[in-house]
Amino acid sequence: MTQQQVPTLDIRRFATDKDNFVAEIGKAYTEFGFCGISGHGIPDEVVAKTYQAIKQFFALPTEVKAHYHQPGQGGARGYTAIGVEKAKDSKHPDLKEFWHVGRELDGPAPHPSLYPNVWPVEVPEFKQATSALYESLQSLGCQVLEALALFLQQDQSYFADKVNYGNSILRPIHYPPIADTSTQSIRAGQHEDINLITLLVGSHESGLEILRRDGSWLPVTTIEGTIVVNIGDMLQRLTNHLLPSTTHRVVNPAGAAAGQPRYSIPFFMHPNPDYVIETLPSCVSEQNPNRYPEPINSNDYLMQRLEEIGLLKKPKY
Ligand SMILES: O=C(O)CCC(=O)C(=O)O
Ligand SMILES: [Fe+2]
Repeated sequence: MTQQQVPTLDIRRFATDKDNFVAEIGKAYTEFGFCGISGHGIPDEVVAKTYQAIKQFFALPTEVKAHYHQPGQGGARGYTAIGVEKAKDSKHPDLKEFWHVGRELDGPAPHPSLYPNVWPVEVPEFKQATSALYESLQSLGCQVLEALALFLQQDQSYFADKVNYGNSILRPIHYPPIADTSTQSIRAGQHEDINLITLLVGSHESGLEILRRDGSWLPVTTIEGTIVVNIGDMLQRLTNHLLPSTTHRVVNPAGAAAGQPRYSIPFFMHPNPDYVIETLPSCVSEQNPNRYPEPINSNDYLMQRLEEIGLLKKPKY
């Protein structure tokens, strides 16, 4: 049994101690696929206001929330109810409901998958709060990608024109108290994230665990103010698994804690929908031959993956 913990790094060192920071973040991701980021400068207030707004929304009656489900979009915007999403290959749906906030657009959508946002009129602060957090996380995500670009021997700005109209999603999640403790479902079944990187605004409740290479589950304990950033499948694919997308899950709490709800807010950072993911030559070697000789368009990849997790129905033709 390993006692190791996911490391936490202060992102301010990217400006003051660049080479060491890049080496350390690269090592954290190579080993764990996860890293805590502190010193990010996102005010507590921005996070607190979002938690307040989402708690108000999830407390609304089921039929009011259901009104914000957008049919045919694979849950891309608005509300998705409990029982819809399940981890790939799992028989049991997750015990969670969530809302998706997408990129706010100034003009016409640069790609049809960039749907307009919907906002719950019942919670007037929701739009302002979640949009502020979205912007902050997008900009923090860009900094993490700059460091990773250097680690991958690319220019620091390598990802800039690949994420500038990315279909990134802020996903406030509510895991209700566990009503039936004999349930076969867990809060979030083991899975890998689909996107480039995920920034997780710390839940105060425990439950998140990552799968170590030795097959053991390691609980991720979030230090107050730290944002947990992990690698998703798209970046794993681009880097030919040099940066691994680590399996993780959210387990049901035992005892009295089962009666407590859990809230969390992941931000899934996506590339531009027309970006083609093609293995980076710097990540291919004799020991690590290219696992993905066929490049794939990131929106096609996303659609394929949304079907697998129950968010998109397979077309009937
Ligand atoms: O709620 C959490 O802590 C993690 C959620 C998660 O892994 C996901 O939604 O992909
Ligand atoms: Fe996840």
